Amino acid sequence: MPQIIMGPGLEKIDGSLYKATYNFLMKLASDDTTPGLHIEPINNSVDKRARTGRVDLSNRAVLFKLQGTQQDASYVFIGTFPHDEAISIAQKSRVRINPRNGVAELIPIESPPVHQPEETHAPQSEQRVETAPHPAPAHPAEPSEKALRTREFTTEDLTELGIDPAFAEGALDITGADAILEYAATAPATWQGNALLDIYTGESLAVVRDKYALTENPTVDDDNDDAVLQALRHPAAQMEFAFIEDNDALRTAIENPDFAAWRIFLHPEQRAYTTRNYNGSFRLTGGAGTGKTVVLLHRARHLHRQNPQARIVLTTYNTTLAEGLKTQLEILDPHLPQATDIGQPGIYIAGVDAIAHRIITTNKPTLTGDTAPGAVAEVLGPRTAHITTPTGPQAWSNAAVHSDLPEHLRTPSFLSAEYATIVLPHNVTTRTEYLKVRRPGRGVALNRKNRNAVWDIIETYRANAAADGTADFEEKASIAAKVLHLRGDYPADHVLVDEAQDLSPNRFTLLRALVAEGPNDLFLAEDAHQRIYGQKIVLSHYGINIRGRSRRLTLNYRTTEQNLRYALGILTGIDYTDLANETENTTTYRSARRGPTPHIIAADSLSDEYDIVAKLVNQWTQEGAAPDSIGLLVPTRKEGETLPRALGDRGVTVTYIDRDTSSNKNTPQVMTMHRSKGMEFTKVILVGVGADNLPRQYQIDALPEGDRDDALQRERSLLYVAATRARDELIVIYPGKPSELLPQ
Ligand SMILES: Nc1ncnc2c1ncn2[C@@H]1O[C@H](COP(=O)(O)OP(=O)(O)OP(=O)(O)O)[C@@H](O)[C@H]1O
Repeated sequence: MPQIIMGPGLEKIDGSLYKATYNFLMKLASDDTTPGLHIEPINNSVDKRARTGRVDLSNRAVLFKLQGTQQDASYVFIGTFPHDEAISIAQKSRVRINPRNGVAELIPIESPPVHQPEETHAPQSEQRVETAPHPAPAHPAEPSEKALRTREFTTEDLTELGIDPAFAEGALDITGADAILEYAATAPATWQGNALLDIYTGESLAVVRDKYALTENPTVDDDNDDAVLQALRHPAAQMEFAFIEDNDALRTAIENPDFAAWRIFLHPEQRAYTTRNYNGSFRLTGGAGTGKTVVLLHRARHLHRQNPQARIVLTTYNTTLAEGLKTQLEILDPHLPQATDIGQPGIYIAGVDAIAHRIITTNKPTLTGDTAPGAVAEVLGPRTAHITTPTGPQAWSNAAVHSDLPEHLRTPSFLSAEYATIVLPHNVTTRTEYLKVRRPGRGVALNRKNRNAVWDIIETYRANAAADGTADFEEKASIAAKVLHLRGDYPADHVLVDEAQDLSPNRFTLLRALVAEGPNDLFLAEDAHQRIYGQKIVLSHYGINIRGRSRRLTLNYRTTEQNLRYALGILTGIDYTDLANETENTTTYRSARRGPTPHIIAADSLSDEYDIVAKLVNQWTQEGAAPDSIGLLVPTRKEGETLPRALGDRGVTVTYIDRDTSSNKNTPQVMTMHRSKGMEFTKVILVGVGADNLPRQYQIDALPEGDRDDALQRERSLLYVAATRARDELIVIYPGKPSELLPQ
């Protein structure tokens, strides 16, 4: 059957032509000799492969036919246009192989007329005489940014990579993020615009060559269809050409090109991390919105296709996020089998705690042990194996009631962190062991007396839980890992993890226990800047070795450059360390989209704040924004519950989303900043970001001195997470004084 290859410019198809275009391509994909398709060559075309096809009475598809040595032809589809325009485009376009790097590109032989500023004197292109020079848009420069020429880049530097000479020359004198973005959007090929932005943001030429897998001295045979087909599969070409696999993919690609883009047009780096084999565990870092989740989904599918019997686990911090992964995997490929239980072939998706629960409830005999102690006793010391009921939220306070531990250490947050990061990971079950255990990474030192007092509390905590037949989530993760260890088998072949920065040591111990050490065992996606739960940890302490197998994504697909800069401002000047204990930096983070500058609004009072929010939401919906594409994010649950009432009084209906309410598709969504993790909205208002609300000082003050800096950093990260949920428009509003965490 003929192969359809989607080309660049799909978003330009007129919505009224989606259906006819889809029908046309579906017929073409099943049989290109079907009567009525009218696949015709074009007179006077620069590329003899150019064709048009009949979409309806007055509109034609523009195609390039590549026959090669295959039995069936491949068709590169460029778009649907009114008859005469289609003929003209087909006459003046060419699919060729870039002679410098082997990447297939669609070349317009005559660019549309462009305004040329007087000072731009782009030389004639050597390689591609047909391309018109690109003008540098006149935008005010940002003083901190320097033009490439000032940084001693030459046209030759760029053309050696394969960038079009005229486009390269036009780029050298541009200054300012806005101007370079606008210019990059005019690139003759998607990869060229992106590579230019990378270079402008500070990546070296060598890194860019590597990122886009640009071949040096490729063998180029433009006339050979097989060679062109191969060049269309080059990772850089696949940023704008997609080989369509089935009718579902065809339909979404046409009807919803923006929505479908992540399914079919991967960045070459994303593609590499999707398909590459690794000798052991691998870690992918990257800022919010760089497509880490997208890579995990594609990789899960790739691993499944390589071996349909493989037991693949795709997991994340909690059930809400796991549900999101399930939905997205189904969008990526509705035919992929989602396994219903861990240990079965296919892709099993669940939160880490749900996985622990599942292992515990399906391995009851291993919990108690037969002749030797069972998993529960190994982790908690001798006790009953009734552990499925969760321990209540007051348990630490209750256990500490009679303790003489100093008050600042007698807090649930200190005690639970000590338990989760020291006691459980080291399998401590006796006082003697606890008095000897090392406590690296804990902010608060403990003398012997206090250690003894902490252990007294832990003993009481454990005794109470044993009496009640309960266990907490940390204990369950640890016990589930022990169950697997005692059974001596591994229920997974590959484990893919999202939001890894938020996982605790015990959860990593469980993940390590799911899969044997070996090729492609663990694949972790993390962003240290988005750690909003738990403590800083170092992976190597939990048997996960990623040395030399760690890479970073830097291109933000979600948010505009303006929003990104604002969000990064929240992190400025603060040091973050990642799971490899290395400093995370943001210097080469960038976005390829532009939009309005975030708007920061100081309201006079709470009531004024609600008035403004109501007005904004009204205005957006009247302008046609889909109600559920608007997110109102608040620092606390209490504010989340209050906001719908306050806005309701002002005639605006919104829904507060939490664990118990599923999202209402017809209203704007209110949720806590914590809940917004992993989500995105077209328009976002951060509501109530005042000095009294963020950071949540009452929580920080309740901690021992040594833990406060980290808690403040998590509050900062929370604001960063919230600000990076906005695709297009970001508003920040507060009553009275602004939060100290907002960028100055
Ligand atoms: N290659 C791509 N083409 C188009 N859109 C993409 C691409 N990759 C990612 N996106 C889009 O960018 C957005 C962010 O992607 P994703 O959620 O995977 O990022 P992330 O790094 O996991 O973000 P976060 O850390 O904030 O959760 C999504 O809307 C996704 O569809």
